[in-house]
Amino acid sequence: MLTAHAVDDIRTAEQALAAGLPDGELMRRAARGLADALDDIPAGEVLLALIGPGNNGGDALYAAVHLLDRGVRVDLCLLDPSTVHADGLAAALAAGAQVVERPGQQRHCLDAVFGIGARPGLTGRAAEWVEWIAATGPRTVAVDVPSGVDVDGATLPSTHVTADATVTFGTYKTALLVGPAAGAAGRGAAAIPDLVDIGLAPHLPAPHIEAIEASDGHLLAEIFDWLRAPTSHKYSRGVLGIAAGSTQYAGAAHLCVAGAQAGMAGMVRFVGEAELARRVVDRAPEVVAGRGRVQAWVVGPGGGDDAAAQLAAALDDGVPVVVDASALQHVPDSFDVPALLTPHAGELAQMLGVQRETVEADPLGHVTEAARRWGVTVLLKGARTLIATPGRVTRVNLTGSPWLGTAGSGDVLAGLAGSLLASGADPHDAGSLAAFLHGAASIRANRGGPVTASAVAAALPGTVAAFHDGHLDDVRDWRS
Ligand SMILES: NC(=O)C1=CN([C@@H]2O[C@H](COP(=O)(O)OP(=O)(O)OC[C@H]3O[C@@H](n4cnc5c(N)ncnc54)[C@H](OP(=O)(O)O)[C@@H]3O)[C@@H](O)[C@H]2O)[C@@H](O)CC1
Ligand SMILES: Nc1ncnc2c1ncn2[C@@H]1O[C@H](COP(=O)(O)OP(=O)(O)O)[C@@H](O)[C@H]1O
Repeated sequence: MLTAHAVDDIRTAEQALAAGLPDGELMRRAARGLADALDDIPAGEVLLALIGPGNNGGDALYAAVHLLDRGVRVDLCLLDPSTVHADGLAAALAAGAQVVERPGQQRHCLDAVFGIGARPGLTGRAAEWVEWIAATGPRTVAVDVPSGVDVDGATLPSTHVTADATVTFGTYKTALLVGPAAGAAGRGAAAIPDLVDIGLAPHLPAPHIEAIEASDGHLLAEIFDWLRAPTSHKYSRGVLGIAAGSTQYAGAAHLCVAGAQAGMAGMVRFVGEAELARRVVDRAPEVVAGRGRVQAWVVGPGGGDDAAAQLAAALDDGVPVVVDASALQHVPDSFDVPALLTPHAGELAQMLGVQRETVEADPLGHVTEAARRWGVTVLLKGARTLIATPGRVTRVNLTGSPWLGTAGSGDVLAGLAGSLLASGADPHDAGSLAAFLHGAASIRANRGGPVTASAVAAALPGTVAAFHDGHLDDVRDWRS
């Protein structure tokens, strides 16, 4: 699991670690790691370091000493000479750095204006530097976090640095993983920042955010007991009931079933209008049409006018339920069964009575509020899907790419999540594992290019196997 911590927790851990170390050792470690991460800047090139008033600037000044040592030239722009890290500045100047009044033609830039001490947003000189970066396009590496972002809330104020890459220390920060702020931390292969180990881990409490990684396949055997039992059968694996599709959205039924069949459940039941049920069974003969005993329900993908009645019937069954798409408009005020709600930003906005843009500007805040309001798990779909449950660490999904934003892709996700729920996962694990596998399958189906929802579903069984076996390649979102 990859983890991000809250700023206050990082500061407390940093103090505990520093107490056992010689003065300045933490900053030395950070600076060394930062300089190592910048080793692709050739000797002779000029790096402009934008230096703020705190320790973030200090890290960059000491890193500059290493860079100067190996022949990189370093220009320094100081936000305020009277508050700069004095010892760091003296060391950088002694090693050959020069202070310049304003940015110029430099092709490499180090953003060390603010780190975790930042208040969101930039003004004055720092805002002018952001304009310079946007206008001249130097390769920009942010130190710890891109300056100006909201570090714990992961929102993006209007003025902030957008970096090509970020080098962070000790642990991830929420803004580096969660959108929209994460979009300012790096691009392409650098979309997930480099993490420099400074020895902080033993001092860190529970994380603020976590993300499933390719190496977390052990979770499957930990969550699904039957995976360890050679005597398991279809009923011990669990039966999923699906109430999805309508005359208008018949495909949603097929896609939801396809997602479910790639999951963990031993059997899928389909409940719907007779002609649709016949077509579902024609395409997927393993599916059993009609009501019967199930261990979980998926209600809503491509649903029609009967979504409210189908949701009420599923809730009456007393088993866990995935509530998707049209059924989201009919959620009760509170749930008596474990539930996983799977809205996209537009649907969550409607549920909360706000504008879609409001949710998109602060997805973490809104998914947290919805999970609290309904007392269940809410999975907010998007570029960095979030899964929030009261009392659990919120998860963010790092797999997939914008190609996954394709019609019907959410139907596959709902089916898969339901299948995991029916098979014994709680809604938090079911939602986060489904989002992980769904994104990973889209990459495996066609890395870097278009995918259909059907192709994602077709790639899921192999993805589940590779994840379980620990052979999953890197399936993170490497957007350019
Ligand atoms: N934690 C760790 O384990 C380690 C941390 N390390 C490094 O330390 C960094 C944190 O350093 P830091 O605490 O000195 O905070 P930093 O962000 O440099 O500056 C805060 C100053 O900026 C000011 N200010 C803030 N926002 C502003 C704004 N929008 N506009 C204007 N001013 C603003 C703020 O003013 P104030 O809010 O107090 O008024 C304060 O004066 C961390 O990110 C990492 O790089 C490593 O060295 C080793 C291990
Ligand atoms: N930019 C993106 N990057 C990664 N995944 C995305 C992106 N945009 C959308 N997705 C994913 O694609 C799926 C779309 O689901 P949804 O909006 O319900 O589509 P539909 O209603 O057509 O099935 C979700 O899993 C979402 O997280």
